[in-house]
Amino acid sequence: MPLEIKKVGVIGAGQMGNGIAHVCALAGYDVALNDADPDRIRSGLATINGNMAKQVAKGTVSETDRQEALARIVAADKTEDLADCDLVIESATEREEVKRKIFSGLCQVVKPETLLASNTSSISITRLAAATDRPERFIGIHFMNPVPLMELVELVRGIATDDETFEASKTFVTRLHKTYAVAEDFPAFIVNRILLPMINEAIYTLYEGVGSVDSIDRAMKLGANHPMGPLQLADFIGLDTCLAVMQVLHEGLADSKYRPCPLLVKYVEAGWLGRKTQRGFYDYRGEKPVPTR
Ligand SMILES: CC(=O)CC(=O)SCCNC(=O)CCNC(=O)[C@H](O)C(C)(C)COP(=O)(O)OP(=O)(O)OC[C@H]1O[C@@H](n2cnc3c(N)ncnc32)[C@H](O)[C@@H]1OP(=O)(O)O
Ligand SMILES: NC(=O)C1=CN([C@@H]2O[C@H](COP(=O)(O)OP(=O)(O)OC[C@H]3O[C@@H](n4cnc5c(N)ncnc54)[C@H](OP(=O)(O)O)[C@@H]3O)[C@@H](O)[C@H]2O)C=CC1
Repeated sequence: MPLEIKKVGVIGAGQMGNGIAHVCALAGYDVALNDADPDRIRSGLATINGNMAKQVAKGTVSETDRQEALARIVAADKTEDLADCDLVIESATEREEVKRKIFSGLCQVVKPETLLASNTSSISITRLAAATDRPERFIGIHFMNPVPLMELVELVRGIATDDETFEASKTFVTRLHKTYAVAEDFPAFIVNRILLPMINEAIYTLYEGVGSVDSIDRAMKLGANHPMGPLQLADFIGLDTCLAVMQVLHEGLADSKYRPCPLLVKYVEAGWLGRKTQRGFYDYRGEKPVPTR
């Protein structure tokens, strides 16, 4: 019998985790939101509340739907609080050892039939699956940022992912009113294999003095019709995540064309991770973002 998903656990209440919880709750799923830091869960819930209020103000979500969706989300302070979930989506920091540890702990508490998924931007689904007791019930469900607004989800099967898990994931994504694209399990899948080298190249363009932050973003917005400039987008994604994806591409494909720009490394070493730390290629601490170079 195909598995029916009623309750979804989300691990990591950062910008992606809160977006995933948001769209799941609006689609009628019960949601348990977990993070290593309970304060993050509270701030994630506050962000969801605010983002749903924006949708109500725009008329894309009714106030009743917002109230009902908010009531479906509970804070899961401990991993044990995810025990009754039918699907758990991990969306913690983009570091393989962090994710492996989360999955091995999670397997101790969830039901044998629970599906496990990762929202990783780049890391091998097959390798993450191998850290669990159920590689056949493990899959990559890769949402795009900002989750409530972006239509695409990449579905990535590991070598062992079975058909039932794949079909249940397709049904799940469709119920979220999103469209999926299937990607093979190679470093950074499809979107980030193409997008992140473009962002890294924009950072090289800055590093080599070809243009300023302002010129590079303006050039790509007005010259290539991108909704955000590549440096603005890098800040939006998070520079730690951008660097982690480039490292996975560089190591996984062993090709120097993926080497992370030293300027990206420097920003991450400074803790200037973009919007989430208020500083990256732009400084967000004032009224308007100001370029930092
Ligand atoms: C790294 C990975 O692994 C994969 C990735 O995700 S890569 C990143 C992929 N994402 C992108 O490339 C995004 C590129 N940017 C865009 O497409 C657009 O700039 C955007 C969709 C983010 C915003 O579009 P925009 O036209 O500039 O509209 P903007 O005015 O900023 O926002 C549209 C509305 O949505 C609202 N909104 C923004 N974020 C929201 C959220 N998380 N939830 C709900 N509403 C939101 C805004 O408040 C705004 O509402 P109002 O019109 O009432 O002000
Ligand atoms: N940013 C983006 O545009 C996209 C990101 N992704 C992927 O989504 C995932 C999350 O990214 P994003 O939301 O941007 O990152 P954030 O930094 O916003 O959030 C990550 C969250 O995970 C928490 N966390 C870290 N370790 C653990 C743990 N052991 N258990 C539970 N929670 C933990 C972090 O807490 P703390 O800060 O306290 O460490 C933080 O709250 C990554 O895999 C990323 O690659 C996918 C698509 C798009």
